[in-house]
Amino acid sequence: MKKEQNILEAIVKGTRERVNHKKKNLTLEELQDQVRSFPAAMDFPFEKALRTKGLSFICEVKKASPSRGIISPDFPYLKIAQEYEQAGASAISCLTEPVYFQGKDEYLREIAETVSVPVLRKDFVVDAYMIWEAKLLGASAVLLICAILTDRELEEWIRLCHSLGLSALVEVHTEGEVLRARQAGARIIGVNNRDLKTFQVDINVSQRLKKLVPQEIIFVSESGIRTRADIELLERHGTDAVLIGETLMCSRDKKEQLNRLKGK
Ligand SMILES: O=C(O)c1ccccc1NCC(=O)[C@H](O)[C@H](O)COP(=O)(O)O
Repeated sequence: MKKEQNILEAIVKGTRERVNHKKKNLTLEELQDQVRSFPAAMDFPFEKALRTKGLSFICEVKKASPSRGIISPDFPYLKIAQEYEQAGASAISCLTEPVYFQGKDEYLREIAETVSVPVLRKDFVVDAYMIWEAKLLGASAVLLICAILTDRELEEWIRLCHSLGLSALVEVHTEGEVLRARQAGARIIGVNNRDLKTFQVDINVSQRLKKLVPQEIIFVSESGIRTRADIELLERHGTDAVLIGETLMCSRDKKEQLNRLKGK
């Protein structure tokens, strides 16, 4: 457990160092000027896509993960994103963390330019700089993880996201974090069924925490969703959207897998 706990700490530490390095090439002020220089969509397409009737599917494009190692050695990320869109994904989640997930900012930029569904920047946001960057890359939403942020950061960064027309998917794993997310003004709460410290996956965590999330907040269940039975369980408990990575990434025919999960 100690070693795994260090991975989350190491991801956060590495991300902070990377952002500080990036700021030397492009300062926050310069980044903000770039964002402000083009007309920005302010209609929250990610939120809209998740509010449609029925369960929405957020399909994840990821090359590797700490728990699984390399998932897709050749990683045709644009083809995968297009397949997801054609298969009826409501949104796409793109990992940009470069070390443990082997993600890249370019993957996000190119995917957002290629597909017409909204794209979530899935990373470990530890600095407002990363939110401005997400906007510049063409993301429609950003992941904010309660476990690595203070109450003040959560509140300020949700507000910053909304001011930029970005949705914030606020990720929680415990009762206390649901309350913090609500307090901070989250409009979308995602329960990560994976404990980021132990990597244990249990979709009953979503079922348990859903009771604490009021109807008007969009409820997303993330991680470890593998079967039609998982989907049916989550639907019975009022889930609005599911975020699925590995199950789709490991399927040769992603459309067939998504249809199976949808019960088609
Ligand atoms: O997936 C991991 O090993 C992991 C480890 C530490 C922090 C985050 C991690 N994953 C990020 C995610 O939350 C998932 O990519 C996402 O929810 C999809 O999960 P899955 O469907 O199980 O691939």
